Amino acid sequence: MNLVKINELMIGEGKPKIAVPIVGKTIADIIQEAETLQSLPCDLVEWRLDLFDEVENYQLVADVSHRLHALLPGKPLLLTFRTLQEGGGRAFEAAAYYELYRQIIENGKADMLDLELFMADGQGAQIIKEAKAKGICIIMSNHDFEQTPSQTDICHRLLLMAEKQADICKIAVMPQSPADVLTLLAATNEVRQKTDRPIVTMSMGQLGLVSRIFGEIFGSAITFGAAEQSSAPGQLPVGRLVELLETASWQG
Ligand SMILES: O=C1C[C@@](O)(C(=O)O)C[C@@H](O)[C@@H]1O
Repeated sequence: MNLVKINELMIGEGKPKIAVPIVGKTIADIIQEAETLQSLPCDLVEWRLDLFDEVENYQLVADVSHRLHALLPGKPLLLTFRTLQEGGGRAFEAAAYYELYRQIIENGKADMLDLELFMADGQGAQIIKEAKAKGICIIMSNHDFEQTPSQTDICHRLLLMAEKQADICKIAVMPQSPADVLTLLAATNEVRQKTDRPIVTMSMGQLGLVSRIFGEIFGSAITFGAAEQSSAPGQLPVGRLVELLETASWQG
């Protein structure tokens, strides 16, 4: 397994690592959330750029990323712009998406960058190279907020991410039935035997809760929990998540 190591954090072994999103719209809210997160039992922090009112000011984003990084020692920082097509907060041209990411890589401070699978070609491939040259880990991602694709499709997308040089391959899908949850879990278990990259999967909403708790058993390396406000349906408050992961832990 190609574990991903960021400072002391090892992703891809043991219990799933807990990520908590920062979802504020203003700088004041974002900083306040980061201060709250300092004392929460999470392993990494995701800043959701698409929810930030001033995301079009790339230099400001880069500056705030430095502040967040400094405020959160010991908690690697993941920067994510979630596009509207994949459940994000705002419309953004592809050119703006790439420019934002380029500025972050050049002037900002991030340990990890979320790059959507469907943005990974062309300029995306260049972004991957530039990020890696700076030691920034790439989490490649795909989201379906409507439905759960077939097991074959989920596996295909995750393996494609590995081919495109993702360090971590992530997919979040919406179940419409218990069978959909099983599909996601089966795909997770299948892909972990076919790739050496850590994978991250979740079946969203109440129905998919099992996928956010039993990642150690089925093969998902990160689980997202909420501080005050969640960034996707089904995220548990981080304190509850810690307890449940402990209970669900397989290998101790
Ligand atoms: O990709 C993900 C996973 C997620 O959608 C979830 O379902 O927990 C939450 C997002 O903030 C994150 O970027």
